[in-house]
Order: sequence, then structure tokens, then C-alpha cells
Amino acid sequence: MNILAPSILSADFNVLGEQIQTVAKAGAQYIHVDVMDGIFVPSISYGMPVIKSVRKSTDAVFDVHLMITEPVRYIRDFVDSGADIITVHVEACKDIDETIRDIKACGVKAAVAINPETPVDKIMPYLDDIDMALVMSVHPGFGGQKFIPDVLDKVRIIRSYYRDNNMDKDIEIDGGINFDNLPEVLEAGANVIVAGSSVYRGDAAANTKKFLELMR
Ligand SMILES: O=C(CO)[C@@H](O)[C@H](O)COP(=O)(O)O
Repeated sequence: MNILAPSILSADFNVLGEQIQTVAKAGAQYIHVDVMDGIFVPSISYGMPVIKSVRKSTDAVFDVHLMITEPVRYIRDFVDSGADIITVHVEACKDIDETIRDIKACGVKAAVAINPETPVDKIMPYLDDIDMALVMSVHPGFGGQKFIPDVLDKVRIIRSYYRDNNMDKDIEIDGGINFDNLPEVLEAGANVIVAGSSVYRGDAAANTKKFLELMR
């Protein structure tokens, strides 16, 4: 199943709850929440109190993407704030196995992300254990960047691995996705589409519906 995950990083924070409701009512299944610590990535975004507050605005799945160093320190806090899926970066964890175990022990889905410059081999050992692989298609840290098409090879390799092993798992792609590059992204095998600026720039409800239409 194809899933749209609008990234709130590009939303209007002054009316964040309403912005989330707009895309959820238009059919977005996930709400993508980018947490940045200013260390793993150059920028700082928002954390637990904001997530806890906007959690009340919708029943949609909260897909929390932790761009933070050693996220294992905060798994329980993000689950208590309302995360349904927690993604950690392969580049940010000393012990990925332990981090995945901790996420699952909290009763939520576990995902692992890789940055554009990280070789796909770094995520392969964890594919069996995780619920979703996230392939970054921009350098993490900011919304509105240009899509890096080379990362589609990683999506193809991961999708082949899942197909060859009869695993119907999710592959999420994040960064620079728009109406023009969406077809090649789906064709490569990604099925969870994160889109920030392409959703929230202009009419968020109409953009959400257009994405979902193209993803059918
Ligand atoms: O994690 C990130 C950026 O670090 C992304 O989730 C972006 O927020 C997606 O926004 P667009 O590239 O679609 O504007």
C-alpha cells in the first residue's frame, strides 16, 4: 500500500494543529515529524512537548523521524508523547540492534534511516528486524531541498532484498519529493512518501489529494 506522510517541518507552526488536521482530513495516512538536535544535523526543530500537544489534533499515524545523536536515550519519551513509528539513523547510533529492540519493546514500529552518502550495506543487516527502511533523498536538516536521484539505487536494492525474501515491508523516501519525481520514486519501490514543501506550499488539502491520486 502506498502511504503519504506530509512533513510538518514545512507547515505553519502558528496553526500547527489545524495544518495537521487539513492533511489528515484530505487523506494523508501518516504525519511525518522531523526531530532535529543541532548535532546530528545542523538545525534544531521541535521535540516532545510539541508532539504531545499536536497529537491531540488527529488519530493519524505519527511517524517520528529522529535526526538526533544516540536516540536510544529518548525512545520512551517519544513513545509517551504519541509516536507510532520511530525512525533512527544508522549513522547516529552506536548500537543499532539495541536501539531497534528498545523501540519495539515500547510497542511501536521501528525504522532505520540512511543518509544520501551512506552506502546501502550499512542498513542491510537490519532489514529483517525493522518495520520500515527510510532512504533520505536530501541531506537531512532542512525542508525544501533538491531531490538526489542517485539514492533510488538504494531503494531498488532494498526492495529487491525484501522481494527475494518474501517480505512485504515499507520503504520510505524523504526529501525533495514532488509531483514530477513521484512516479520514478514509486517505480523504484518506495511506498511511503514524505513530502513537506510540496504539500504545505499553497493549498495543503488540494496538494495532499493530488499526491494520493498519483499514488493510487
Ligand atoms: O527530514 C527532512 C529534512 O531533513 C524532510 O522530512 C523534509 O522536511 C522534507 O521536506 P521537503 O524536502 O519535501 O520539503
